[in-house]
Amino acid sequence: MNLHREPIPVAEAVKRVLSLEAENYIEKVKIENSYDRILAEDIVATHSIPPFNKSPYDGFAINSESTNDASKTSPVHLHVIEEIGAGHRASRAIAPGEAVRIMTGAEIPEGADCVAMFEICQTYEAEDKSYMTIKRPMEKRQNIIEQGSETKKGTLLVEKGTEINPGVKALLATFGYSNVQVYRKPVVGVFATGTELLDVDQALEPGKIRNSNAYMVTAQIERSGAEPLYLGKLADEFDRCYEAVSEALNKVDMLITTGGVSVGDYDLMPDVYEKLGAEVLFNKIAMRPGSVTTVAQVNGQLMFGLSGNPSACYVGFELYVYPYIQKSLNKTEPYHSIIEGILGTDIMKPNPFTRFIRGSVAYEKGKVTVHPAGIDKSAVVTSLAHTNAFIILKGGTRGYQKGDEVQVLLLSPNEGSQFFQIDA
Ligand SMILES: Nc1nc2c(c(=O)[nH]1)N[C@H]1C(S)=C(S)[C@@H](COP(=O)(O)OP(=O)(O)OC[C@H]3O[C@@H](n4cnc5c(N)ncnc54)[C@H](O)[C@@H]3O)O[C@H]1N2
Ligand code: MOO
Repeated sequence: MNLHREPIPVAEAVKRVLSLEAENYIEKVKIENSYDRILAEDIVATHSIPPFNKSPYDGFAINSESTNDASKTSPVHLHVIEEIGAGHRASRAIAPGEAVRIMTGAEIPEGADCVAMFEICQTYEAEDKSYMTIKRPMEKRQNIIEQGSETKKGTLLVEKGTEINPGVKALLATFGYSNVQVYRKPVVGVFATGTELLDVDQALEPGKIRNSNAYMVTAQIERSGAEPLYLGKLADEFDRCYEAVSEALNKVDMLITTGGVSVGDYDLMPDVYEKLGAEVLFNKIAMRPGSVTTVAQVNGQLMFGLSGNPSACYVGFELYVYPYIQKSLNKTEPYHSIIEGILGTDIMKPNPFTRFIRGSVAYEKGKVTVHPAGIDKSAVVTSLAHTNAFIILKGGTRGYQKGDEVQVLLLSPNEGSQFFQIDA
């Protein structure tokens, strides 16, 4: 085995991964099942909103001209000819001297050009007829939501490549998209390698540990919008690993293995790639943790060899697998967002390579503040439960102090419970 590996910069590694084509298949899903899927078609207004002039209030639809002379001392009296709720239409146009009792959302009757809210009107009955009075003039178009004022038929509202959030779903419903075209979720296979691995329901044995990476990575795959396919554990036996990996490639769009990518005697993945005839895009990155993350491709299909160390595995996934999944989904923005934040704790160790510290980001006293989520070591699992961001410390730096400005990679904005606290 060649022990020397030349580290490449993180940006170069990401570029190499994303330079590979990712196939995007399209499927139709029912609107009910469309949440968080990625649109494979543009959403265009199939009609104007609102489709008709409508009332924003409960009140009286009237013609403003009939109120021209209204005043406190001389209110105008109008004959209320009918009542319409939302979903109903007036039976005829209103004539001068007439009003229609109208509810929020109902169509403005012909002949009316404004709505007087109930609060400014009085009503009375006389000779079996209903009347309303108003003590002030109304303006033309006052309190009317005009047809097409929100959007016009044919307007492009949401572009393909956008994630379907609750608001997009509301638009699908508004415009009658009972089915919508989305990109198929890529299937991402996962093997956890290592003879030391026990299943979650097995009792601990000397020298062994439970397999946490498989559960963590399948959740990361789901969070990224893809479909995980857990294929099981593989002991460190070359023939078995080679067979399992080559079979799995027929079942998945891309394959993740965890463990066995370093230079140890039982690190078998480099030999597996070689026997498969795969091209190794890189096997060493100038970063911590996850420096041994290896990516190889065979016939355009990607194999991500993530580290066995849980923190390194986690970071390797988010930096290299996540954007490739987004690319496979044709998402317009494949990367995690990176923002500026304030370091909440001293981190004094030197950084020979770029360091991605598992962090917890929160809004503190009006500032985006980040703290390490736990022990900053590649082999650590406990900090990951509190991780919602990575603190990026640049390579070639000697240490950072509390209050320093740092880059923060956001993993999932929803996870920062304090992040969206509202002072109101
Ligand atoms: N001589 C060298 N040794 C090591 C180097 C090096 O450059 N030279 N790199 C170190 C770095 S950095 C890392 S990171 C690890 C990476 O090792 P591997 O990715 O090959 O992973 P393994 O050796 O298989 O396992 C590492 C560690 O993680 C535990 N593990 C493995 N799988 C799981 C799992 N599914 N769930 C939980 N924990 C898992 C495993 O038991 C090991 O303790 O190599 C360093 N060594
Ligand atoms: O891959 Mo190792 O985590 O760089 O420490």
